[in-house]
Amino acid sequence: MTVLESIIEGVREDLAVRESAIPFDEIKQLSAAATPPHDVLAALKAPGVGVIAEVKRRSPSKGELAEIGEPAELAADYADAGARVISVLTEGRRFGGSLADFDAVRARVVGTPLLRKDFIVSPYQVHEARAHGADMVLLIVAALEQNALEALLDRVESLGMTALVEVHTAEEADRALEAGAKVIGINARNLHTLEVDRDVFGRIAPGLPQHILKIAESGVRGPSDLMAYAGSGADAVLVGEGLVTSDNPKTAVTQLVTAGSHPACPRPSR
Ligand SMILES: O=P(O)(O)OC[C@@H](O)[C@@H](O)c1c[nH]c2ccccc12
Repeated sequence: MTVLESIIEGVREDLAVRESAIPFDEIKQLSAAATPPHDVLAALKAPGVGVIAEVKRRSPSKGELAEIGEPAELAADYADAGARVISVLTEGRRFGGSLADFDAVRARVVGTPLLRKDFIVSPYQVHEARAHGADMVLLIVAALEQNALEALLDRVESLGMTALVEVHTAEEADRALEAGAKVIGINARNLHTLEVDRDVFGRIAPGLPQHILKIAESGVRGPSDLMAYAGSGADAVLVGEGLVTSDNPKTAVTQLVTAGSHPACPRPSR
């Protein structure tokens, strides 16, 4: 079993527990009653290369990354520093996240879109994300059959949210396009082996249509990595570890945002 498969096995077990507490019809109603989602596409299309800042407690490759006492405080710092979107990991077993973390962040950060970062395999999780106030949901192509990917993408959009469709290979990028993705995240990390290859973005992004928003995920250590991704056509970078392990996450975001809005920073014209 690969890392991805074993994570998904745990995700399904935890999901079954939540589904027995709150049945599908109920979560569906809660999702319909939630505050309407932010316009994530508009946020990502603003000038400059954007920063998606992640609340990430641990990772399967490195274990504990940071002691995050108050995820809401960290997220408020991210928002103040100009993050376009804030990503909150809600997977518990490997990433130490939770919907409670997500709720805490949502209660504190109202003006910035939130991404629910999890291993979404069921429509239930999409409604759950919306019920908790998510604006964006991660869909990992490697974790989904094509028909499931398409059905989940439609559901995300029918609830007014935006899907971040994650790929790691050109074949997965083709599947994302085929499914109708508008925002494609190219993850430098292979979820089967956990290895990071920062060149993956530069190999895949140039082959994507211009109108697709392209997010470079993982392995961003600072402004020079952002600049390199920008040079290969990134509209935004998604950063976790580099922020939570920094002495001052707020300053770290500010430095990335500043680099992404510098006139010398290459950025796609659309
Ligand atoms: O911590 P990093 O290397 O900056 O990476 C952030 C983000 O890309 C990473 O957390 C991630 C990308 N895709 C995922 C899918 C599930 C869980 C986590 C992820």
